[in-house]
Amino acid sequence: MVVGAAIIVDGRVLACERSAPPEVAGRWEFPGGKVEPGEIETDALIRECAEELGVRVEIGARLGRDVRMAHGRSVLRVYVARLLDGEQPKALEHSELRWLAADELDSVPWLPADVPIVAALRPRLGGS
Ligand SMILES: Nc1nc2c([nH]c(=O)n2[C@H]2C[C@H](O)[C@@H](COP(=O)(O)OP(=O)(O)OP(=O)(O)O)O2)c(=O)[nH]1
Repeated sequence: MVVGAAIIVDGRVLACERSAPPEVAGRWEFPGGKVEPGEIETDALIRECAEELGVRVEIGARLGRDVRMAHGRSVLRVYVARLLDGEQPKALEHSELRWLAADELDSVPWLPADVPIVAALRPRLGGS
């Protein structure tokens, strides 16, 4: 299971550009990663947001559906997340971070598994 966080602030979502590995570098994603054995999904997301962005987050509802990834061995599940007061994400592992409004969601090349989840996100950001 791979979990991702759709961090939303003022109608914009945080999109993150992968720096590695080469096959996916330059593609955009939600911050997150693999759930470790024995870990619960929301704890994995809190850990990954701290590691990748240096921020503390509160995890909310599921967003969109589970998406089976390439080889079919793993599944991507995304949750809405909120930054705790005063937290500012930093690109500790990504090459770039951008806050995207509904009409900017298509301006970056998302990883393929993220596309249906981004579609589910659009109305939540105030887009049609
Ligand atoms: N974090 C994240 N990974 C995604 C998304 N969409 C998507 O296809 N993936 C894929 C890319 C990777 O193959 C896999 C997640 O791997 P990762 O490298 O981020 O996970 P991790 O931090 O636990 O990695 P590692 O410690 O094993 O290196 O899921 C997404 O929105 N967020």
